[in-house]
Amino acid sequence: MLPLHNPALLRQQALINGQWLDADDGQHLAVHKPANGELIARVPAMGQAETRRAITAAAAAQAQWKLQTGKARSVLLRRWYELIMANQQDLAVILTSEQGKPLSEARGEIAYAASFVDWFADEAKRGYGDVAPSPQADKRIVVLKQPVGVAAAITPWNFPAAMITRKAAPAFAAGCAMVLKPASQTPLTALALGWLAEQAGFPAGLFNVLTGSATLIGEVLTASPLVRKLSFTGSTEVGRQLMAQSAPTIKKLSLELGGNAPFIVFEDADLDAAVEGAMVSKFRNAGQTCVCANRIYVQRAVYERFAAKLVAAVQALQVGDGMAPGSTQGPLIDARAVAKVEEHIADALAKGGRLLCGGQRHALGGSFFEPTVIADASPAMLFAREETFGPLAPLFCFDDIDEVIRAANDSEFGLAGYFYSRDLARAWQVAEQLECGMVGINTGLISNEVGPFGGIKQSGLGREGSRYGMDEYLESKYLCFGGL
Ligand SMILES: NC(=O)C1=CN([C@@H]2O[C@H](COP(=O)(O)OP(=O)(O)OC[C@H]3O[C@@H](n4cnc5c(N)ncnc54)[C@H](OP(=O)(O)O)[C@@H]3O)[C@@H](O)[C@H]2O)C=CC1
Ligand SMILES: O=C(O)[C@H](O)CS(=O)(=O)O
Repeated sequence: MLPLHNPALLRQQALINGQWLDADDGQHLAVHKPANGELIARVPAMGQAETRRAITAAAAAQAQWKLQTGKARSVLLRRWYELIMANQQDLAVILTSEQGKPLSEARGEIAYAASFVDWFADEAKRGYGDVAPSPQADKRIVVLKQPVGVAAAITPWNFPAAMITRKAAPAFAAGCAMVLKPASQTPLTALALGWLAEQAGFPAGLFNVLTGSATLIGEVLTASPLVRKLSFTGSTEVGRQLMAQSAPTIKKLSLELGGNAPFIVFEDADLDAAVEGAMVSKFRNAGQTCVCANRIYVQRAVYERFAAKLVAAVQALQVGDGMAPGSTQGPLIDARAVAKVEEHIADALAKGGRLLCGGQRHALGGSFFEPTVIADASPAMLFAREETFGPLAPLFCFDDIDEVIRAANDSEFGLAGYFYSRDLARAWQVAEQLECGMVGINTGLISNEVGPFGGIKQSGLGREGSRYGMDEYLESKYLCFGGL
């Protein structure tokens, strides 16, 4: 059992139309702790019939929910926010147990997740339309904002709380209902959030949480004409597939996909600040973050000094069970994640990389891995093109600004980018030329509820959070009044 103050938060059934249900065939999925493989819970392995019932329930709930005023929706969202924060510790324990991140990071993620609910509780009251100056005297031009309808969401294991509320909160604020399929490795946080939404007074069917086969559930969600919106966070490969599956019904899409963030340190940077930024960007969630620094470029004059400072900071990280006091690096999500980090390290060393620290599985065993720094990185190495999604920091050396911008932009991804410099002209030049959706300037942490989160190129479509986040769940209807 998990050490919860409120054991009711540990849900082992799925939520459809306000009912907590087992799978029709009684099958289950097991949920294990990445830290030690221990069985935590079992959740239903739901399939296509259950998914169809969830969509029907969402459509019925949305028909009523869209009639609520923005202010009424705001009240319920605020209650949900307050319940999430009141249960922050229990939610963090559940999150750390199923995902692995240190408890301090999990508490931070719960607060981050709640911040989207708080933000969209306010935005719910601001679904402004337009009145445009008519080009003809006898006409009036009005634009209404209306909810898109039933929204489906498919979310990843790396942020089991924030990736859900970053979709659900704007959807509910806009007047939509949602059918959510969380990652099979981390379903418990999603189910707990569903239970808290119920406690907040959400109408039955407004928020449905399905656990089970991604393929089976995904097929029904993408094929159903009742589902007018799909929001996905995960790999570019799956995002591409879901985009294709959604094409026959022309769904509105939000895709938050893979990244390959460059992190650039110019010779005029505050090196201590740059090391601090690199640590938070690279090693948050043990590097299992789509916006983490995947390639670190350091200007030649400061390369060795920066490398030495970074290694000292990396060696101070405490690898351990996320529930153990003082742990600052948890396990990776699974053996596949470990294999990818090992593949990138072996490839780099075989191509001339210089290991500065780490480099192998941690003595704790399982999916624990030593935080690693490799110097003398080159474009020929796998991590120059692929997202490592693990605690590996490759250091590339560069000489001039044009060279590093070309290198940074040499990727099919364009989610986030970072750089450290105290030169204002250079800051504007680099910020404007980096090909990505988000840029951190003298900071390695850009994620919050106010900034529009999203990428370009093959990192996705749309923006989440911010004043733009609700637009993903709204349609603009143009009214043309004539004969006036
Ligand atoms: N941009 C981002 O924020 C993220 C990017 N990634 C990238 O993706 C890589 C793999 O991570 P992973 O979690 O496996 O990401 P996936 O893209 O495989 O999974 C993300 C979500 O999509 C679901 N899913 C997978 N396949 C299908 C399908 N055919 N139809 C419908 N849903 C599907 C998964 O369900 P299930 O769990 O049941 O398989 C999960 O809920 C990482 O190494 C990283 O590069 C991963 C997470 C977040
Ligand atoms: O999927 C992710 O990695 C998250 O979007 C990262 S963040 O929002 O927590 O920065």
